[in-house]
Amino acid sequence: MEKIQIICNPNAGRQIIQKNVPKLVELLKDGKKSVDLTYTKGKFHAEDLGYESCSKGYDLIITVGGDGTINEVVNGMMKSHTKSKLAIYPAGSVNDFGNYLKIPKNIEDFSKIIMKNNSMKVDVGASDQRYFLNVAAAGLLPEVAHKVSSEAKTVLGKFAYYIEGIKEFSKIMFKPINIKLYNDGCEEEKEILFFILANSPSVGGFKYVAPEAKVNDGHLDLLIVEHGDFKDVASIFVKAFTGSHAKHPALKYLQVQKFTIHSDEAIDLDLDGELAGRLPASFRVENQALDILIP
Ligand SMILES: Nc1ncnc2c1ncn2[C@@H]1O[C@H](COP(=O)(O)OP(=O)(O)OP(=O)(O)O)[C@@H](O)[C@H]1O
Repeated sequence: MEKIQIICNPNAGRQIIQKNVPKLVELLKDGKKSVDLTYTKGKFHAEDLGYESCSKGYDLIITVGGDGTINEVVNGMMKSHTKSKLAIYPAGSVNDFGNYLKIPKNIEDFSKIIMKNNSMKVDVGASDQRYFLNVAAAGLLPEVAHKVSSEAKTVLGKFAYYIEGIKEFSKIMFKPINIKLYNDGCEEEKEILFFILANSPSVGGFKYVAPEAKVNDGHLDLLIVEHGDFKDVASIFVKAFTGSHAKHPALKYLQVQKFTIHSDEAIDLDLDGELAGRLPASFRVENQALDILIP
């Protein structure tokens, strides 16, 4: 009998997709599967559930939520020695990894993915303290994202990022961060606006932020936006809609396995859209460390 644990964040996104979950349980119970459903109660609960589910020998863990819920479950799974497979049912305000994998929101179509049990091994990013599945970032962009109230995000979905972003931009735009970068044995000191370290191409609702990124290549794609003027940043944003920004002169684009960043200022670190401490931080990639169901 295959054992499935569904970990559902009832508060993620607009709380609409979650209404499908009892039906998902029914669709999956076919006599050969046992399905348990647990709703998360608050911060880090999904992480504990992810850890426990692996320890208890569940074959598959399905997350229902956004990138924050996935991040917690992945942290729990990575910290456990026994590995279950992961499936993502996107129900958050931003679902970058689920969108990248083209996971359907229709419940019947999603249940077919579980029945077929097709999987691929994907890389997982690691910082000093925590794992991330999709992105680590610090600087201007994450600061904007964290200033968006969760009420605004519930009503407006990902557009809230951009609306709130415009307001915040005028206040904090172009405040550069002095950083020291260590990559591949080289040390460099520079002023940047922000960096993004991406596993998949899709970040913050933009499909092609890291157009060269592959989730199973043993590398993370590092984008550093250097301190430039408004024209530069605006043109990077516009080009990012289509993925044609990678060669912009104000942008440094590298593929890395390890990367360390220091700053003298207290700069917040964002992992998969959640606040996760402050710089300095070191990052590495764990190659194909997680088995994930795909369409
Ligand atoms: N029952 C709960 N009530 C409130 N928050 C919860 C609950 N369960 C989990 N959380 C927290 O919700 C946060 C956001 O989750 P997630 O990113 O999956 O959804 P989202 O709606 O896309 O997020 P955000 O509110 O950041 O836009 C996570 O940090 C998680 O710890």
